[in-house]
Amino acid sequence: MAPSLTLNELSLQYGADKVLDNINLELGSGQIHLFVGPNGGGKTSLLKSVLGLTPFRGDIEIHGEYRIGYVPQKAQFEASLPLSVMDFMLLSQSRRPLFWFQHSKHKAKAMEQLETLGMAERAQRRMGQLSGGEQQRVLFAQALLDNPNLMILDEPTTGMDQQGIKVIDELITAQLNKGITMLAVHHDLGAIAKLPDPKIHLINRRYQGSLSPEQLSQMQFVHHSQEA
Ligand SMILES: Nc1ncnc2c1ncn2[C@@H]1O[C@H](COP(=O)(O)OP(=O)(O)OP(=O)(O)O)[C@@H](O)[C@H]1O
Repeated sequence: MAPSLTLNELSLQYGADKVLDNINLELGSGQIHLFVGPNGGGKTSLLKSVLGLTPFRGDIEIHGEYRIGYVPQKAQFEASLPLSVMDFMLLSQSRRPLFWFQHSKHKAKAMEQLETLGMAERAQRRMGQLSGGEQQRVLFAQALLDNPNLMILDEPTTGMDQQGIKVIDELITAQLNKGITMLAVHHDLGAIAKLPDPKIHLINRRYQGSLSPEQLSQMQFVHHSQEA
């Protein structure tokens, strides 16, 4: 069973700036939990707290065994960085040195995920030479490698073309159909409306309540896609 999470009095402050203020939330297993709200409202900070990437106060409990797959908001790879797409995929599969892992089994697994994301032909390209949308696809492929049961997605379709958005949205639905738990920041109302039973949590420093997709569509900060 995929993990559930409990946020207990989660607070986070950068200097004097209180970004998250006493958030209490139960996040059920096998569901997609979407965090929505205005820019600067603390959505990314909440995801980073769950990932242990930023210090916070309060407790975050993850119940059950979990394997996390994380797709960050945006990646930046220098064009000159001598790191190929395949290197990047293999690197994130293990903490051991890269050269130990030029093993065909690992490569085949990495290639399979790249294929799922339509990136197999780009495997030998440098990460920094890919477009932003292509980098997002590779990051998503990498997040799927260890068969995660908790995925954390921070605006996974940012900078993508329509085809890329479709691929990612279909993968998100496929993962949910497998029963995994997802936490996501996602702005596209059209995509959200198609998700199976999305739990939508409004965050603006404080927890402001849950919304239905219809209620969300009334909010000022929402991006309406053509399909919405
Ligand atoms: N490392 C940091 N140091 C200082 N301030 C930060 C840091 N990270 C974020 N902030 C500030 O914290 C606030 C919340 O940022 P956060 O990225 O969590 O918001 P968000 O809801 O994800 O915003 P957006 O919708 O624009 O992505 C912002 O005012 C931001 O400037």
